[in-house]
Amino acid sequence: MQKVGVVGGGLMGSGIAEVCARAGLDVIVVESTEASAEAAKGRMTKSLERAESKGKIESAAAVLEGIRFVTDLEQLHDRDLVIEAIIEDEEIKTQLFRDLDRIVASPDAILASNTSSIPIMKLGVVTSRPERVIGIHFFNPVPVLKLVELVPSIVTDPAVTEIARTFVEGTLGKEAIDCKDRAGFVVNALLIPFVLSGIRMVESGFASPEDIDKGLVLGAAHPQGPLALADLIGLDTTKAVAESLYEEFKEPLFAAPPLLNRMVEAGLLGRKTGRGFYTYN
Ligand SMILES: CCCCCCCC(=O)CC(=O)SCCNC(=O)CCNC(=O)[C@H](O)C(C)(C)COP(=O)(O)OP(=O)(O)OC[C@H]1O[C@@H](n2cnc3c(N)ncnc32)[C@H](O)[C@@H]1OP(=O)(O)O
Ligand SMILES: NC(=O)C1=CN([C@@H]2O[C@H](COP(=O)(O)OP(=O)(O)OC[C@H]3O[C@@H](n4cnc5c(N)ncnc54)[C@H](O)[C@@H]3O)[C@@H](O)[C@H]2O)C=CC1
Repeated sequence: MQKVGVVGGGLMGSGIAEVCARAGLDVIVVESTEASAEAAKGRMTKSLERAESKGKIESAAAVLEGIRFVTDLEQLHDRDLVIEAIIEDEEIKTQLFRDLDRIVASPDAILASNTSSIPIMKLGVVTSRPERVIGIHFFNPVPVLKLVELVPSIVTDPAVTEIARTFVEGTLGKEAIDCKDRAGFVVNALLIPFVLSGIRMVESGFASPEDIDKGLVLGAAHPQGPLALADLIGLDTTKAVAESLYEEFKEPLFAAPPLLNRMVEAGLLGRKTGRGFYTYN
């Protein structure tokens, strides 16, 4: 696993590319436009400069040299591993997996998804090699959080899961947990009801975002409360993940509350647009 491709250089893709480059791998990031490729590079530069200023890496510039930013998916033809981190949309992701199946040449390559909730089988089945498709699910912020969920589908080759485990634990120094291929896997299946319950509390006027978050931070030792967490993740992603879980389990706890829907329609997506439950500079 020396040559890695990351498709999507947003919040997660830029973090995944960063940790791969910091591990000394040859990384290509594919974005959809020149402007978004520039934005991905800017995000990574900022994060790497912060790591350099804290003495965690020797040189941000040297790490950046190991990453190429492109807009042409065909550049991924020689990759050993491709990790998809584009928006949480089943139709767009399945089209991407069809394209990756055509482009990535080696039959030994692994096609992975960082999806938060879409069952891996739905992505594997559109390729000619579902046994080489797996979920490798990182957590935000990727350079900080240690966990990765490994999600083989029911037809993923067990050898592929073990190669992915060695990559995640050996190469990247993260810790893996094994999950069954069910929408939301382990962590998001628990986090979504928590975050949506916080949003429902705000919606009903039960308590303010500030008080709910303060309650969870000071009363339950969470690093941040559910509303600040939703702003960090992105309200569009939170809604998309809730919808995948609701589609799979038909459980009311996973149903997106109207306030979340209205905020997404208004473009109040959290940190990434400068306003969600809180405002940001
Ligand atoms: C929810 C339902 C829907 C989910 C659907 C999608 C989501 C998923 O699929 C899976 C997920 O990722 S779920 C979300 C998981 N993430 C969390 O729970 C984050 C919880 N929050 C935190 O860890 C801290 O508040 C946090 C680290 C964010 C900030 O910590 P602090 O408040 O202590 O702030 P700092 O003192 O600035 O930071 C502490 C250390 O972390 C470094 N850092 C912070 N943000 C960073 C970033 N974006 N990139 C790189 N490094 C970062 C910071 O430099 C500092 O480092 P040290 O000084 O060395 O300790
Ligand atoms: N936001 C979070 O906290 C987490 C998100 N995830 C998952 O990671 C994936 C990405 O999420 P984020 O990074 O938050 O989203 P984001 O919106 O920050 O980034 C998505 C990026 O993909 C790019 N993109 C869209 N279509 C593309 C295509 N066809 N080819 C190349 N690039 C394309 C967009 O330009 C954008 O930069 C989603 O599947 C999400 O569920 C997983 C863990 C945590």
